[in-house]
Amino acid sequence: MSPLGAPSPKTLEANSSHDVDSRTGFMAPQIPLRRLPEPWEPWEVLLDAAISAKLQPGDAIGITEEDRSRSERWRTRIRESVILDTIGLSSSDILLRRAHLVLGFLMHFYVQSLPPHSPVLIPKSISIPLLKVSTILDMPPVVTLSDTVLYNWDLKSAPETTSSIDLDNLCCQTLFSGLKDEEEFYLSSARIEIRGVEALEIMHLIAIEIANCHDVNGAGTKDAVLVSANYTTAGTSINRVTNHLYRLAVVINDLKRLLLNVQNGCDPSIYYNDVRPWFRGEDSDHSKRKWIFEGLDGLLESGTLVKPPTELSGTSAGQSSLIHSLDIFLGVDNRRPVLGDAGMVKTPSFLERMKTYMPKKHRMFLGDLECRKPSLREFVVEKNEQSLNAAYNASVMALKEFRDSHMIIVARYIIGPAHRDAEATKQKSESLEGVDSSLLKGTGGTDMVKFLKGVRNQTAEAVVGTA
Ligand code: HEM
Repeated sequence: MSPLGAPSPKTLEANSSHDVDSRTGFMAPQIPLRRLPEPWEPWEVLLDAAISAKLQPGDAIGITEEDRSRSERWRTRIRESVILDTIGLSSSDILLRRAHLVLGFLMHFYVQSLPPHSPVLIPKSISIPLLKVSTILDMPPVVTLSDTVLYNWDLKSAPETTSSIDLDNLCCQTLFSGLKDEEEFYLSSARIEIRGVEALEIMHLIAIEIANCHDVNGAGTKDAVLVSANYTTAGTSINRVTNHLYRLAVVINDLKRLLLNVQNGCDPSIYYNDVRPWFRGEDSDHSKRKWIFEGLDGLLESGTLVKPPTELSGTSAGQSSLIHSLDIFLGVDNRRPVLGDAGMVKTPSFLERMKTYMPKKHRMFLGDLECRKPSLREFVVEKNEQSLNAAYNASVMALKEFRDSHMIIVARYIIGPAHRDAEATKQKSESLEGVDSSLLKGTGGTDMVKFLKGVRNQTAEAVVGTA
């Protein structure tokens, strides 16, 4: 701990207590387990069956009778499956992560392939083990970004070097649709997470400088020689922080480029019609159906679960610990709910809520990051040096531009196809207002246009005045 009782700069160092790796960041440090071992093989077999049957979302445009009966046959298999024991999973995070992924995918396949107005009754063979595994991991019983991205990566070919990961050599293990578009969608997040490792390193270096500078200035000595020496150290520290912040802006710009590259392999209408429907959570269900987990009462009565699951939003890159880290580190105040954020009526805000969908140790990382004193922003405001202010603003504006680009992507991948859908279903809408508002909800249940604009504006508000 520093003299002020703040967490040491080590908080930002890649370390195992936070499951943050110096090569892969928040992504699993090694290629995640590709298949559960024998006792749980029946789940893998059911997942293979869903993928190879090319199940369609129940409300897919142009779904045929044959599609419907194929998915009903698969759901019958799920209902008739035995409930497998999860005890052997609990001692290994590696097994638990794969189990969460497999059971989460099975549940989303089950729920989303149902006819649009059928009740959502999740059979015991999935609900009981999923609720148990999720409780151990302290994560919601739904597919999260950790399932689709962090613990779902693989390499196309043996790497030439083990020191870094070639972003073009990444591929995914498990997909709903089996389509390249879905894979590219997950990989755009994966590449951002890995490129973001440099951002984490820079944050760590800045944290060291701030801690040093603070210790030096806090010495409070009256000795003239030492005071001038202190000024020199503080001065060079400010220069180093300035340089690091410009480097951080370059990395954030790269994240933006990687985000926009999603367009190279993921077609917007395929994403909208064939990929996105699988992620929907309870709060983005068009028919507003409640998800009922069979066997839940028994788990509550036995004390295996203390309360019914409440977090059932669909997966969203709003769960990216990297982007949350950048916000926290730069001092973007995005905890205030914004218009369109479901958190306006229920606290906490959407972005706060998304933290509960992150792996527990990543949540702890963010918690520690938040406690840092002085924060970067406090340091910048206190020093009020022109060059430092400009460098800080460059990083903040790079993050704001990342969000501008993200909004362009959302317009192309959701708003555009939603319009085309509305036209196809003869709604004849000319404006966004003409589109069924449930179609313009994020998978996390937000009123996405207002919400994303709000977060983008909050980012821009973090800039400091020039000295
Ligand atoms: C085709 C690509 C993408 C689409 C269509 C998309 C869509 C959305 C939508 C609709 C939201 C609103 C929240 C919700 O889910 O309800 C959202 C939030 C968010 N997305 Fe994406 N997204 C895409 C790719 C990415 C990628 C690659 C990242 C990188 C990490 C990302 C980062 C975020 C973040 C951080 C939020 C929370 C809002 C914010 O902090 O600005 N998204 N996204």
